[in-house]
Amino acid sequence: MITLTNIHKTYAARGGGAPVHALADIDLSIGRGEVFGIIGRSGAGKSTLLRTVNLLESPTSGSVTVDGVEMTTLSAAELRQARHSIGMIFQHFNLLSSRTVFDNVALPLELAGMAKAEIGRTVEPLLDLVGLADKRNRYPAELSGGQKQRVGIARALASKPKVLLSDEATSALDPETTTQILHLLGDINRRLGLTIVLITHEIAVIKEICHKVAVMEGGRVIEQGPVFDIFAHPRHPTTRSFVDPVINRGIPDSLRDRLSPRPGAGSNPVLRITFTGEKATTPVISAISRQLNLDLNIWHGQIDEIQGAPFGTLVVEALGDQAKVDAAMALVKENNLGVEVLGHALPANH
Ligand SMILES: Nc1ncnc2c1ncn2[C@@H]1O[C@H](COP(=O)(O)OP(=O)(O)OP(=O)(O)O)[C@@H](O)[C@H]1O
Repeated sequence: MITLTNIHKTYAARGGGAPVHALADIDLSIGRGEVFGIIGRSGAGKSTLLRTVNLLESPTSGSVTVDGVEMTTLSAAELRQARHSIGMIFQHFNLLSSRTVFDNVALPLELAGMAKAEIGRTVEPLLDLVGLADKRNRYPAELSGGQKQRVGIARALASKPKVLLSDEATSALDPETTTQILHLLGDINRRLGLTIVLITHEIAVIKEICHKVAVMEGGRVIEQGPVFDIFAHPRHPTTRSFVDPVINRGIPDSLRDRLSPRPGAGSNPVLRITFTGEKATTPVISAISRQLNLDLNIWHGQIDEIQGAPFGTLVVEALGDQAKVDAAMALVKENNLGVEVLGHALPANH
């Protein structure tokens, strides 16, 4: 649905400063009907990237296609037309304070010259969809943040877009309202088959509704893939720092002291086994113990859920010789589970 190829964006130098290389070497492919999240810290280039999709920012070089249309070569009139199929919602809602809820949602349709009766027929079901039918004659100042964002969503959907861009749409909302808005977006994605691209600095948002995620740093995409894979096996340290607070892959501090990066006298290897999908419930641990006669001392375990699929980690100390430990790791891998040596457990009184 959306393909970004080799995108670079450099903002010209301002006030004697150096030019800012906001985006470099970006390649992304977003499938139809996907909820695609872009996460990164402040200044990573998220907004710039999102705004290249509808050409609110034109890339310095590279190609942007949306639904088969190359956006970078369109004339101004063609671009206006193409943008009808790309809705956008914003952190601060961007509503007109002098217009009612109904009239805010109707605005893009009025601008497109739609007849009044047809505007009514389009707007009313949208107000139902976002749960604001009873607020149709209220003004933005009379609404909560969550309600304002619902108006923003209805307005973005008014021109029946194929793509919805969400620029930190929940950042100004409290956690409970954030969850409600994310559920609404997820519902709209499923019901309307709408492709959603959202940017956020909150990993919980990605975990809640995204199918795929790209992690940005310094204007580059440092890691991307299905949310489940990235959460289960984050490779880049920045990705780990996002994922670790919501997926507890670590080990308790009390045991960390016993962990050494190198083997020592009387030490045992400590393994982290990751269980994903339906394998999360497979009794692999007992199979290892039985088949290899290897005792595993469980340090820490956790089962979480990502995108409805179970994901578990188990940190174990293997109480056996290296040959048995190697055999255990091979057996774990044969079962398509992840395994890595975290370190070596020194005897408790080292
Ligand atoms: N119009 C502009 N002119 C010059 N530099 C800009 C402009 N817009 C953004 N930048 C710079 O480009 C870089 C990326 O900015 P961008 O807003 O895309 O990051 P972001 O990840 O969305 O950050 P935030 O989460 O704070 O919104 C930053 O260094 C920013 O200062």
